[in-house]
Amino acid sequence: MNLYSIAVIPGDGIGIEVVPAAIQVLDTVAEIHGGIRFDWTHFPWGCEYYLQHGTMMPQDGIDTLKSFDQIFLGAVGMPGLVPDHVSLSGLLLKIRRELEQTINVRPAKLLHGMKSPLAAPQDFDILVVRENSEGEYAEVGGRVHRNGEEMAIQSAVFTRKASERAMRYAFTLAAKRRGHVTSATKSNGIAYSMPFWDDVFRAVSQSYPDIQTASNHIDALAAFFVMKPHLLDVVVASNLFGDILTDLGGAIMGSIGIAPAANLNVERTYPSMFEPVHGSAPDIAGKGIANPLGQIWTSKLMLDFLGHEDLGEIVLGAMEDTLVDNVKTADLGGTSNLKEVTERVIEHVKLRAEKGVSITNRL
Ligand SMILES: NC(=O)c1ccc[n+]([C@@H]2O[C@H](COP(=O)([O-])OP(=O)(O)OC[C@H]3O[C@@H](n4cnc5c(N)ncnc54)[C@H](O)[C@@H]3O)[C@@H](O)[C@H]2O)c1
Ligand SMILES: O=C(O)C[C@@H](O)C(=O)O
Ligand SMILES: [K+]
Ligand SMILES: [Mn+2]
Repeated sequence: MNLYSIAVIPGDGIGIEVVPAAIQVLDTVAEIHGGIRFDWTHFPWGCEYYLQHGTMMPQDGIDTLKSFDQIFLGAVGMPGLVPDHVSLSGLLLKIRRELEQTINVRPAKLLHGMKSPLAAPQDFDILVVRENSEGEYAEVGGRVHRNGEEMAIQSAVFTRKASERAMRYAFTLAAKRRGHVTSATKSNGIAYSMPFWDDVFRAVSQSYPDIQTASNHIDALAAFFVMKPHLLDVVVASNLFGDILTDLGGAIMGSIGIAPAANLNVERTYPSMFEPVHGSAPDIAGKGIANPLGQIWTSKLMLDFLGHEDLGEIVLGAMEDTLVDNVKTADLGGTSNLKEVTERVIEHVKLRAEKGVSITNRL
């Protein structure tokens, strides 16, 4: 029996609703497999915790997380009660930084049963590799003259090490896919960091002669995502550009409520963190109507990272079966709630497992 100890941080808003749904799916998968088991340890960290304790997580929170195999997170943020920069930097971004989750991989593809809002979508399958440790999110800057003509400075940081790491990861993924990497740049407007990013991209691409490359300015690339996403394979982007492109990726799939993400510590020195692209969605929180598919697809990315790609395929397949059944939440134009969607996914996981894909006793 392979036991995976997972730290669970449901967080805030719909995170508290979608995380248990995905855990049910993972427990079902583990039971069917027979040779693996998940040991879930819940941490009530987030904005409620902040309101009680003045911090988003305890002082030794990061050390606590280090002892787990992986981290499964929902979403963070209660913008009405805690400023977003406080909540995100005290939990989500802190974990990404301190556990060196330097790469954020976010797929966007047209699933069976989904209706893209694009007028004439062709089948697309994009993988965005978002640099996750620096760039525009670097904690460099400050606010001065707070009592007068206040001003703020925020510097972006681009190191060769981190840029190269994200790019190499993108090329490695492309080699296993359709062999194409697109770099998101903005060297026509940003004078130093983006020309540097382009230089690093050119240099890295030399080591991958079989991979085709393109470099697009982020504004044009955003339009590309809408007009011809089927031509994109792997996209590598800085922290902020990758953030924006992946909500767009969710949108062209049909809803940001289905988009998954993996914050990877690629060296596996510390746990990685799996969480959907979407946030805590305060506008629909507490109603039981949030789409659980983003969190469920995220659980597939965790299965993949644990080396259970076959199980991950079953989960994604069961999601598609559910969509084909038209069991959908309101963000997808459906009338089903979170519970109904989750139950249908679980039924399909069981059906797919029965239908022959022999997945028991693989270990
Ligand atoms: N990784 C994270 O934890 C993360 C990511 C993004 C935003 N946030 C935080 O979440 C809060 C809200 O941010 P926001 O409104 O910009 O983004 P959001 O992703 O929470 O919501 C944007 C819109 O998408 C909808 N939506 C999102 N997920 C959905 C789902 N699973 N099912 C159905 N509809 C869904 C919401 O109802 C809302 O209308 C803020 O505090 C923000 O900082 C956290
Ligand atoms: O990284 C961020 O800015 C937080 C959130 O928007 C995300 O995409 O995870
Ligand atoms: K999230
Ligand atoms: Mn985002």
